[in-house]
Amino acid sequence: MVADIGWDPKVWEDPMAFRPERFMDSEEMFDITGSREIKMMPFGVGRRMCPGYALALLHLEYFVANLVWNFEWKAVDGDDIDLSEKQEFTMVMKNPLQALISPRMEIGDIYSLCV
Ligand code: HEM
Repeated sequence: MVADIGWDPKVWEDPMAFRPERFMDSEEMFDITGSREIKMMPFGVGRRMCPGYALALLHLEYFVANLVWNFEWKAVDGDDIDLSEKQEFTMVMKNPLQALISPRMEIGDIYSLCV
């Protein structure tokens, strides 16, 4: 049911398309807390909403930013993003996205940034 909220075509234009920029279009930041309206609720909403959501978002942004900063990412030729799902122990991608990843810097440079 929570996933259905995030896929509602009355709320989202072309909900199954991978368009992360849709979260950058609005003039104000996307409201993930559901205090103005509920368009998706990965952290729940209301009084029992996840109290760790700000920490989680900060951590995830830092994590993804470091992956982009340190590595060059390319899609495997002809591989399109397919959001179809398959039920296993958890829900997984039916056709997992494959990426070619190469370090932007020499491994020694990355190591010296870490210590
Ligand atoms: C991507 C990371 C995370 C996701 C997707 C997530 C998601 C959720 C969801 C859906 C709930 C249930 C909300 C509800 O019942 O309406 C929840 C509850 C909770 N989360 Fe998270 N969470 C994340 C990270 C964290 C972190 C980093 C912490 C602590 C540092 C945390 C602490 C809690 C606690 C204590 C509750 C229970 C709140 C209550 O029942 O009053 N979560 N979380």
